[in-house]
Amino acid sequence: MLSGSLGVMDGCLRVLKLRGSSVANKMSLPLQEKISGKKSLRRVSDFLLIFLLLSLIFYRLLHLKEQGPVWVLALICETWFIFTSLLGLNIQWSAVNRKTYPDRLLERVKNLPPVDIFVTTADSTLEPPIITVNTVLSLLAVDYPAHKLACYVSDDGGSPITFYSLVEASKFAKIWVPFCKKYGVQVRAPSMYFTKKPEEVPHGHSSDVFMQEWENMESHYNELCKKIEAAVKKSVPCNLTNEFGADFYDFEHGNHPSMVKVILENKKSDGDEPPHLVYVAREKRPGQPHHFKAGAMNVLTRVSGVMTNAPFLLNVDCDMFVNNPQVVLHAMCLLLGTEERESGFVQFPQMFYGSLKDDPFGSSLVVSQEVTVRGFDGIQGPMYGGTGCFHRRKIIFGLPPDYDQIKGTKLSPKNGDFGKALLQKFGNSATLAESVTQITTSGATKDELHKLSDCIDAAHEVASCRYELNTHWGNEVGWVYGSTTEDVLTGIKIHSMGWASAYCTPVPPAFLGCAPQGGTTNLVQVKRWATGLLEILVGSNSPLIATFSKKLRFRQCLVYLFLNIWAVRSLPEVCYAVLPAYCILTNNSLWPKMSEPAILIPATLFVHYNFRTLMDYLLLRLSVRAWWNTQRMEKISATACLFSILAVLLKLLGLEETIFEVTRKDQNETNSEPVADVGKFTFDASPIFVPGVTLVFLHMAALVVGLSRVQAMAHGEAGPGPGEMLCSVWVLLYFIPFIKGLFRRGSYGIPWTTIFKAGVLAFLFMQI
Ligand SMILES: O=c1ccn([C@@H]2O[C@H](COP(=O)(O)OP(=O)(O)O[C@H]3O[C@H](CO)[C@@H](O)[C@H](O)[C@H]3O)[C@@H](O)[C@H]2O)c(=O)[nH]1
Ligand SMILES: [Mn+2]
Repeated sequence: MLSGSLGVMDGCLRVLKLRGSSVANKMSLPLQEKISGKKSLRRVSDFLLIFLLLSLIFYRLLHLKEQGPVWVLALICETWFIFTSLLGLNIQWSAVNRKTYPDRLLERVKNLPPVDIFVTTADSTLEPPIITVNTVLSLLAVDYPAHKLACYVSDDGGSPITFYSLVEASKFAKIWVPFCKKYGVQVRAPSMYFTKKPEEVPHGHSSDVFMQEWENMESHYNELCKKIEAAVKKSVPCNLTNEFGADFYDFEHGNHPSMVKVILENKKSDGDEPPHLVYVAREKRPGQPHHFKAGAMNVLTRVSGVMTNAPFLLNVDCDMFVNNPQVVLHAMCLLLGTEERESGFVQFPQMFYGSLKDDPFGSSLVVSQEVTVRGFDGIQGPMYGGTGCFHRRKIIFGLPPDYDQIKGTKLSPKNGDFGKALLQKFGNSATLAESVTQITTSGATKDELHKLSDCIDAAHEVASCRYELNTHWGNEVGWVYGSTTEDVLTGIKIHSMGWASAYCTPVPPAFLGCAPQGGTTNLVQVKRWATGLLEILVGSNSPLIATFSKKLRFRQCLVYLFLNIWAVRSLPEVCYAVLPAYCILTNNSLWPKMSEPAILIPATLFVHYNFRTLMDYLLLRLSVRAWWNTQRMEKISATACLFSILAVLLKLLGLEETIFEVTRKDQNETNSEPVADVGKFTFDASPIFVPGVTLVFLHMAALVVGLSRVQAMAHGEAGPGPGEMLCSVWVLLYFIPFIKGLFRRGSYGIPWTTIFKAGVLAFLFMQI
């Protein structure tokens, strides 16, 4: 089936090469364009920052003898800041923007390739089924031939409620999908669509008919919500006992057989029918490693491999609904409209809905993605971000870009030794081996006529927890194991094979998800990310190794280095934040005296750094508050990332494995918290807050001591002066949520135990 579209693909490429031709007809227009996004002003500002840091270091070196150990520490931190600024400069240097043209694609490619869609969910309490259902509905309704799509939902929680919700949703999908396509609905997650009455009647439709259908649809959706809510409350879905319940009877948390259920099967006759929908709960047994999300993705790759085996894979987290129905077309513009090796995978940005005003927890990631990921795209492409990403199945199966020139990479089960190698690599399923061969040799997909129900046995086999034993799954094949940021790790592996990736940023944004809100959730997430990234740096897939031994481009290695040292950066940052307090408490100075002209160096640095980060926000039309909140959250996160270093050390010593703690996804509409509290920082007894509180205590003590020295300062005596005092106040400003937490109770207050631990630490520090 695919050979047709592959033919067209070649056609597209040929057409692309004709771009220079003077007969610029419609067919020769490119499907995508790469436009330089370099910003001269930003470069100047980067250089200025580095110049200022260098001057400061130079000044410190000149006065190191008089000042002693504090200046040595400051010097080390500042050298590190130069290093990270240079890494940042590398990222910015060749930033690009891309444009994609779905209309041209539709004109040109008549036989679009199939896509298998993966949705992962792991816990029906932290990830309410209604959220997953909305994501799935939005995916089933995208603007793409429905018979070319298959949606697989992996449920790591093995929850009957999630399954029941999907079955109910599939009934709704049968009317929802045709409705969306008929009226060209923009946002196809019903929870979003029905938040307000339609403002206008879609072009070419009668207002009465539309409104009637709209209301009918809304009432069906409300019905669906009620059913799911009731099931969640009862915790055992009502209809389940008769229809499907039997399957869940022997389901115990973390100990159950695999389950693969075809919920919807597209008969490929009627254009309005929704795509295939398959529920997958992989087998779980105590004592068997299941590798968190990476394990789930590998099971999905295999299950879909034996069922539909599409050459392209899209994966999203359960909360990431489709916000732009043309998303698959946009991705295809890059996948089919560039040289294959330039678009190994296509990543969309992670964006969020229902964000709180001014982003109090700095979790919207808007600036970091706008500024950094566009930079990656100019080197070897964006990192794989775990959601909103299209992969080529053959790459997930482990093929390098130049695979047909490498003798022996073409695998075939009928081919003696190769056959054996194939089974060893991909496991003992003959059906899967066949699918792998199809993908790696002809690129063709499964026979159009075969029924999904015929593949259930093969699907169960590949979803069992012992299937991967002694195979290459988790390293050479599939999603890579060994890090809680399996996404970045897998992306590094792909880039190391020599593939590049592309960043796709259509308007409106392709996917929207839930940003964690609250404080505790944010810090736990950041800690997990920083831990996973550091695990990669010290692991066997480290970019540092891959740039020498594999095909990771050197500048891309530096890009990854910038990401992977996230946790390590917390050391100099926290150290630098302690220094002003330390200097005040010990009567040392951190900066040149106020009367010296050299004071201008750190002063300009301070102003420049803040101005420059602020500009990033203002240029993207974000508020000053959003800038401040994100700055603040970065500094608070640094104290939490200290635990990432600890976690990786414990792992290296073989004392403790790192784990993937699932992020809670809140439903904004049904948020039980009173509105006034939204945006307030939450705390719990986790040690993650101890370093932050200690820092607050130290600076408070320092300010008290400092104020008693005001007279000495006024006389310009040696020791700390207004500069150190200002820095101390500035650090406290960053930690205002913590200061408030000291005076609040309940989930908005810092627990006594944490206050006590931090108090002891601060006291010990002052004694030393
Ligand atoms: O054992 C597990 C744990 C998690 N998940 C799923 O993984 C996804 C991401 O988990 P989440 O708790 O939302 O983590 P985030 O930190 O928000 O996720 C970001 O970071 C992860 C790790 O880097 C990536 O995998 C995600 O795609 C990316 O959105 C969710 O769909 C989960 O259901 C599983 O399927 N099995
Ligand atoms: Mn998430």
